Amino acid sequence: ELPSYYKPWMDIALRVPELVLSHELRSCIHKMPLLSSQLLQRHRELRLAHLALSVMSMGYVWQEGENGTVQVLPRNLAVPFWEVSQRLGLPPILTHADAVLANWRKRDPDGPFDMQNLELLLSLPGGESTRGFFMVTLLVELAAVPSLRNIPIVINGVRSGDVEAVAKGLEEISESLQDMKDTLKLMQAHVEPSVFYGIMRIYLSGWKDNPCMPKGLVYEGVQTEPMEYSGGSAAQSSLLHCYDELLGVQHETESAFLFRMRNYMLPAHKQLIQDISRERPLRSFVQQQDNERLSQAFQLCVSKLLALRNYHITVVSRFVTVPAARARQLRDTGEASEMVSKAPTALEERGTGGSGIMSFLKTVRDETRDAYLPGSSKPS
Ligand code: HEM
Repeated sequence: ELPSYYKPWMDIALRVPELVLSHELRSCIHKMPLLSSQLLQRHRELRLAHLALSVMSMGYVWQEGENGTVQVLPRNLAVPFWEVSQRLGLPPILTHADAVLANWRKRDPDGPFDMQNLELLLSLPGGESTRGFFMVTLLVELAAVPSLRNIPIVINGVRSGDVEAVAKGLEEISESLQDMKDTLKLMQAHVEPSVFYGIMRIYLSGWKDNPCMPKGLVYEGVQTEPMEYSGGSAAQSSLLHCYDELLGVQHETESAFLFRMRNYMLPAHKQLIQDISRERPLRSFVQQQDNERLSQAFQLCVSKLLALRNYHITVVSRFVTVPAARARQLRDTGEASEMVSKAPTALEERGTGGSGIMSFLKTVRDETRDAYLPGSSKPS
């Protein structure tokens, strides 16, 4: 919880979904006092404040859909949002670090980390599907924990020439990548594609490369010129960036988007990726050793990362491409429901982070395939 001084923020932040639906959020925010961010001290307080301010900002900007956007974020929201963002090293917009990493609590503190025992701190419109979307993404992050723990083991093994340790570390990372993919499958059970497409997506969208906010957004009291920021996306999770650096996956084409997403991560997470990238290349170490188990462990890791990206493309097709085609069809025949007719058309071919979705994801997937060791057999 935040100190009681911040009650005016939390009172609104906790009610964002209902206030957006009743079209009252903007007027509530206009009445909100301008609070100092100085009473926020601990990292956790700053994270919760950033989450609260970002949820309010997304609701404020998108309350009236893509045709009723604003050009200015009012001072009483913009100034503390900017200050808290500066202190955390995050941009002043909803990020993966907010909506997923800092947005959960265990109902029973001694209970497990699972769907039943986890709840969101704050939400956005979309009801159970929004909860499912953030929670499943969090569970994917949790499934990745063993792999993250094994990255330093692999790196130390390369430094000391310990082939066994590197092979074992890579095998553990492969298992964890498999768990991530299996966990991603839960999205289907917990998120309704039409709700994701028609309701939720706009609240994750940003004001960079977005045709309905071509100039960006003025943060009143911060600077007079508008600023542009990309919307929230799991491309801002440090996980796949870490595996790419470890395995030597190189993103030549369209890499600007992925690199830019590193500026939407907590500085310590970005630093971890950079630290991994500065190590002696694992791929050439594996090639030099000419050890069957090691080569196989490396190939397995690449294949699991490839499979995760392939499955993710299927997910994106189910949640974006298919509903987009259906929405177009319904609009053309004049049968569109209110939800479909309000779905943001500016986002049709784009992800919430603003990328041209499928060609981008397929290029990234193909670049993952290029990391396979030549000549060594690939796992089926
Ligand atoms: C309904 C679920 C999901 C949808 C519709 C979705 C959609 C997208 C889209 C459209 C992009 C393109 C970049 C952008 O514009 O933001 C993207 C990128 C990305 N997403 Fe997801 N995503 C989903 C779930 C997840 C989850 C749970 C993860 C967790 C690992 C994830 C990881 C990534 C990564 C790492 C990228 C960057 C591309 C890459 O490195 O392969 N996504 N996603």
